[in-house]
Amino acid sequence: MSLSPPHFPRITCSSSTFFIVITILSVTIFPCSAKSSDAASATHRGGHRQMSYEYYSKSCPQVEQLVGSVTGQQFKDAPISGPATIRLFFHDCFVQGCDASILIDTKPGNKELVEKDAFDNRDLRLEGFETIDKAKSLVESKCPGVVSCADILTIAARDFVHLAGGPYYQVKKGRWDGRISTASNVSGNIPKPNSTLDHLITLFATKGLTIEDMVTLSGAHTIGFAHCEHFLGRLYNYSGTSKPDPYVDPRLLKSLRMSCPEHGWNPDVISPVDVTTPFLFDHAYYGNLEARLGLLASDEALFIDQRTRPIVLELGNDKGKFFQMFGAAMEKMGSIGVKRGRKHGEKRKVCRVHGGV
Ligand code: HEM
Ligand SMILES: [Ca+2]
Ligand SMILES: [Ca+2]
Repeated sequence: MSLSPPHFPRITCSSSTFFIVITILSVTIFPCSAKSSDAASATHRGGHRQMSYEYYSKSCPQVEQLVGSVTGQQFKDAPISGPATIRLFFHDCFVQGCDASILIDTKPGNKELVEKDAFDNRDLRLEGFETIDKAKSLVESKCPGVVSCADILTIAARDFVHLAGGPYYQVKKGRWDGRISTASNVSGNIPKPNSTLDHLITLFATKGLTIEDMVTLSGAHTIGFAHCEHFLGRLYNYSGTSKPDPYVDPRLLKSLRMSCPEHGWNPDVISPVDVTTPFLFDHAYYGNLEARLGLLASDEALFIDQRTRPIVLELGNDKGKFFQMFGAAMEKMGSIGVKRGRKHGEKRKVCRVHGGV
């Protein structure tokens, strides 16, 4: 693989926030984009039913087409909505289950912070939230009070996986939205890029996910971007050694150090997590790990550790297998802590605000 030297595109936007995207293989400039700082009482037929593929077949048979029209348009207008929404789905499911708790806005005048305000959610992009707002409002206009935000998020994440070139898998529906969203519930539930593999394995296990699921789901890092702060330690002072992480390819190290200088790095600079094909949902992510081209320590750790290396090698060699396993793992993640029925949940009118059914 040939790596060209990095360039330093800089764009100034009319808005105060801007992104610089630097890949080591090509230079991509992102259009200006804001950074995230972040039902009616129609009786749902069979409100307590188990989740199923046909859940809305009578109450809103066109729900997937409706969401699909929004995700398709978003993908054209702002492709970053793809990784943004997939990550949003993950961060939702890992805190209080897949119940759209991540979508709730703080009430004006209310001091208590909601999930999206938590430190570990600071990098969730606005585009993910906006996609769900648009999809929900279209769905509400056709099937008022029927479809949960949690189901819309699940469908949208699947759509974006497929739109970016990944597998199309069916999703079960029937989640209700959560009645609770507090920042204090987030801590400890969202993995960190410098978490040890032991910690990651334990955390995923508490969500009912196996080591295989974890490695497979990490394959979502085949698209999307990360800010310098998440990998800076690897570039200059790995585990307090004052040296770079030996598991960073020297060419990648050089490139990343230029994008993210040790002192005075720009908090808006982002780098692709999959350094080879950041816009394509493929299995290149796993091959990169083998070549020491993983961006986050938590990515590279999957190759370094003997418990996960065989899975990385297998998925890196077999795109079909990765696609099949990814769909299955997303379904599994999508059933974490699901709430059913109005005793435990709600169907919101607007995904950012509690209340509805
Ligand atoms: C295994 C533990 C994981 C860790 C430690 C981790 C950590 C991170 C970090 C630090 C970022 C960069 C955020 C930023 O700087 O803006 C990121 C991005 C991303 N993560 Fe993960 N992640 C993990 C698992 C997952 C899973 C399971 C999924 C989904 C199935 C996922 C989907 C994504 C996506 C799509 C992005 C790109 C977001 C964007 O470009 O806006 N991650 N992750
Ligand atoms: Ca949640
Ligand atoms: Ca890729």
